[in-house]
Amino acid sequence: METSIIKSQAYGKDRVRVVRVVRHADGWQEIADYWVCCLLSGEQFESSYTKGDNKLVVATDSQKNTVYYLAKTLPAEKVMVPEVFATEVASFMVNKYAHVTTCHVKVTTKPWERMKFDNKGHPHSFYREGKETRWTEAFVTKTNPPSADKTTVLVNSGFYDLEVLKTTNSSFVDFWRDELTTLPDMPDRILSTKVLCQWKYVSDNLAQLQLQQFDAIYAGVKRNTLDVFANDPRAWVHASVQSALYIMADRTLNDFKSVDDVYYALPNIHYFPFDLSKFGLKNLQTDAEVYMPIADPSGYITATVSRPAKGKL
Ligand SMILES: O=c1[nH]c(=O)c2[nH]c(=O)[nH]c2[nH]1
Repeated sequence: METSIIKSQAYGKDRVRVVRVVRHADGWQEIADYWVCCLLSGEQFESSYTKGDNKLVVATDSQKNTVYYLAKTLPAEKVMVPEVFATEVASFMVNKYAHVTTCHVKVTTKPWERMKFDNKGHPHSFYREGKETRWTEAFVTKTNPPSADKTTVLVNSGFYDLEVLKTTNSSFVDFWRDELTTLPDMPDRILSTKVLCQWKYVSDNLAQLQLQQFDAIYAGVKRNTLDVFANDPRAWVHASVQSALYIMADRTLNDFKSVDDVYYALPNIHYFPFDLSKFGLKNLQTDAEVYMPIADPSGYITATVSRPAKGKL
């Protein structure tokens, strides 16, 4: 007879592939292309793990069906923004099933960019650029006692695999030196990273949370990331990845009051000048033109940045 206890549980369907097309009367069309993960949890599911009792188990197959059902029946604007769709699916589950306490829905998308010809967007043709992936996850939790408009909603949003590189205006000098240090001061270097960024919204009111301009905030965080990377002299010319990370996050916290905190993970993908002195060629420091990219290891710089007093919606 088993005596162990369940410390946490969540079950559902992962990687549900769903595409929704919106067709406007004038021929203009939109597309959303998602991978959805939907996970249910609640105390009453414990017996399905510990006693083999399936009576309350909403089949993962039914959860998958619900994702397609909601993609069709919700108003288009509630499907096309990943954060809104995630919160809709999660709150639908929590409201429909009394024994579901929390629903965690993750939506991942590789955005389709609209094709442009002569600076005009094509009505129904799209392309994909780069490897960048946008994702969001919503946790909707019942309040006690349950009430339709009073739920706790936590939304994390972010993107990863945004690859960037600059060929100058990056340095790393004046760092700690001891007997284990071999790295020389680097007054100028190639800098490359694959940005992972995520940020958080918290609210106890779903309708209010859904009013956020999620697409504009996503675009704004990306713009801040690229702008600081390319242009902010404090971040790069005189300091480090750490300093750039902080300036990027600070800009986003200033621009978007509903964002609670910002996390970055920035690998420092090294490109070292190749020593060609054996061939009588100068290729180090200010002569560097030919580099050897190093696949592994990379630096890995992370931080979560927030306001001194936590901002709420
Ligand atoms: O921006 C950097 N931060 C570091 O902490 C570090 N360490 C290192 O070897 N190179 C770099 N670059």
